[in-house]
Amino acid sequence: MEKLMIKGGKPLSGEISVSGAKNSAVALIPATLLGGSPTVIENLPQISDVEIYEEILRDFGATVTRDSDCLTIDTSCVINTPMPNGKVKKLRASYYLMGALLGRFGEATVGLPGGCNLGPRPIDQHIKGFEALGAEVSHRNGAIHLWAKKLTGARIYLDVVSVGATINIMLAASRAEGRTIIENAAKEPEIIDVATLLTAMGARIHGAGTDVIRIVGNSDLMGCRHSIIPDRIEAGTYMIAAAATGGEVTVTNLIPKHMEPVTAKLREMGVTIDEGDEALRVRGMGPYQGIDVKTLPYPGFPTDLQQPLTTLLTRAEGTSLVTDNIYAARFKHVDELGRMGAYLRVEGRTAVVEGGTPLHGAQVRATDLRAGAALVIAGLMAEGVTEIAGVEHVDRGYENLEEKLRTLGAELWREQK
Ligand SMILES: CC(=O)N[C@H]1[C@@H](OP(=O)(O)OP(=O)(O)OC[C@H]2O[C@@H](n3ccc(=O)[nH]c3=O)[C@H](O)[C@@H]2O)O[C@H](CO)[C@@H](O)[C@@H]1O
Ligand SMILES: C=C(OP(=O)(O)O)C(=O)O
Repeated sequence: MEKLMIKGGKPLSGEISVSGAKNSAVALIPATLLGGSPTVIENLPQISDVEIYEEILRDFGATVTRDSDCLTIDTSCVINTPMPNGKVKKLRASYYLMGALLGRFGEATVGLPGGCNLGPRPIDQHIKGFEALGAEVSHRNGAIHLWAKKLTGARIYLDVVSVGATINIMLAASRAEGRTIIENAAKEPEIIDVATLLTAMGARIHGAGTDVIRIVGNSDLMGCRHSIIPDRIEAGTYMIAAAATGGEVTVTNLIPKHMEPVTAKLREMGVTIDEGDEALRVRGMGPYQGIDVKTLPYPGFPTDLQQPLTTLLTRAEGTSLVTDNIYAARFKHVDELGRMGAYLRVEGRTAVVEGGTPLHGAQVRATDLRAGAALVIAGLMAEGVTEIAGVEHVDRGYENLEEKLRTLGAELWREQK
């Protein structure tokens, strides 16, 4: 088994550049299925979720060529193959195949998605949207089958603010006849990124980034060239790591506006953050104050940084309360942090962190992607060596993690154990 080994206790220092956003990349790649000519996607992160998606598109018959961080995808010859099992179960974002194939072919058979195990992750709002556009939806042996004679624009109110449902409906609606209105839409930057691509392909989309999105479909979408926005979760992870190790790090190639919820909470703790055009310099001398944090849809504090932030709070003075309003069960990192000397417990959907406890190296397991990020930060803070199992979860979302952290002076390596 491969383990990530970290010899901690050193402040991080230097400059680190953020890669393209995972949650955009895994929507943009299936979106290319909607176009009749090649699409070029730039600033693509080299992470396992993206690699799996490249393979899935090849399995459909697409020509996919990678040149460094640039991917050219020609989907003109794809065949609509049912995908009830296999690779689609390895990642969450395989659900975007439903919207993309429904838009392109009027039919899709896609297995229920995988991704981080954060408790129940239903897709009822995606289905509600597809049905409103005219699709018939049935369950077949663990897969969802969608079929539509014709997709017609509709007004769809989402009962839950959902990133996945908003994007999936945008994908299908981009090829539907007439106008679709999504109300109570999610407002994440990745939604604007996908809307930008679909607009460049020929759909008309207004309001992405607000909670009402209007889409006028076009049955004749064409390929285009698109560069992915920076990964605000990767950026936030490195900002938190800088503060957690008492270091001084400039995180570059980010959009400071996207980082505001994170910057605000770090400043509230006592971390110094200076803003540049496309960079943030984080100086974390401490002492830090404990804070209360509640995760919310964007522009609230992101659930994907809840776990890394919890690690940092083990360093803060007093008690901190971390409430996850998106995923009530996203606390599998808590017991692992306990093994490293942290003093914290879960009450309902809140982690109660009693701060000021130094961490020490231990053998721990990453159960999901951001639990892994939380443990990497803990390993960087801890005295001694930390061994992290389950490192494949981390590889889903962080490009060149070790290399990037090494440039900041961290000591970490992989071992087969
Ligand atoms: C690939 C990707 O982009 N993943 C992100 C996406 O996941 P994902 O798209 O799965 O998350 P959603 O925004 O859909 O989920 C938000 C909340 O709505 C609920 N819900 C969602 C859909 C639905 O049909 N019914 C329903 O009840 C979910 O259980 C959750 O409690 O947004 C999450 C919330 O920011 C992030 O943590 C994930 O990193
Ligand atoms: C939960 C996450 O990813 P996914 O939705 O792909 O499982 C994440 O990126 O933190």
